Amino acid sequence: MSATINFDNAIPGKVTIYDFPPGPYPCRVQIALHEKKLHDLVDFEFVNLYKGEHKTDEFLRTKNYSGTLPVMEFADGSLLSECTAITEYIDNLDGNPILTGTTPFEKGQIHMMTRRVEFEFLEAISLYFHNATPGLGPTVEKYQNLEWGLRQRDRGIRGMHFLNSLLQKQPYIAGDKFSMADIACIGGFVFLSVVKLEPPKECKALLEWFDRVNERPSVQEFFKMANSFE
Ligand SMILES: N[C@@H](CCC(=O)N[C@@H](CS(=O)(=O)O)C(=O)NCC(=O)O)C(=O)O
Repeated sequence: MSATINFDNAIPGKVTIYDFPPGPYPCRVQIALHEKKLHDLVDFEFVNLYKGEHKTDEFLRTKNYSGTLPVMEFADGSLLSECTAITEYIDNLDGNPILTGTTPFEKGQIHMMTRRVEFEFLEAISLYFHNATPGLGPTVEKYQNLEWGLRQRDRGIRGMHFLNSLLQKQPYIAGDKFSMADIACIGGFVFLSVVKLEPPKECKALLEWFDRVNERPSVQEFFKMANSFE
């Protein structure tokens, strides 16, 4: 299917996302695309993380020096990686809905909370996965540090308690509206299921938040795909 995104301020033409569809970070871009009704306009190219296809010299040289997914490639060969950057690009394509803020302060607040979710939760669980579990397997996980991984797991649990305390006072991660910060936090929950770690039962506000965001069609579309992914 030749997919194009023809928006005035976009780079027109075929857009391809190199992806591991059910993955915790890819879920952020998948959900953002569904929110913006752009998901069907993008082609996805599967990259098998467990075979190390994201770490080949070719991929590192031509797609993403950092060797991570997702990567967005445009018709002219331009590339975007880093979920925060890709979802910001997607959000700027049109004004409905705005997920990265409408005022300078709101934009700063959502960016801050997206980074905080990454540092204190999503990235912490990712480092636990790669260091203190078999991760992507011995051919990919060239270096592991068990103690560091376990520390990161504990950091992620502390992060969930922090987010829970926030959500006792506000309905969403960055305030009173659903935003990219919530989508990043959904990525953290996806990683929890990958590492088979339960969110703390006492984090009732966080668990209620997860139920709330799961009511969104964009989130249901992601989990429908992820749960049937072979
Ligand atoms: N900072 C990057 C991290 C992306 C990332 O870690 N992606 C995972 C994909 S997934 O595990 O979420 O599906 C990856 O490429 N992991 C491969 C690796 O770390 O070797 C971003 O925000 O995009």
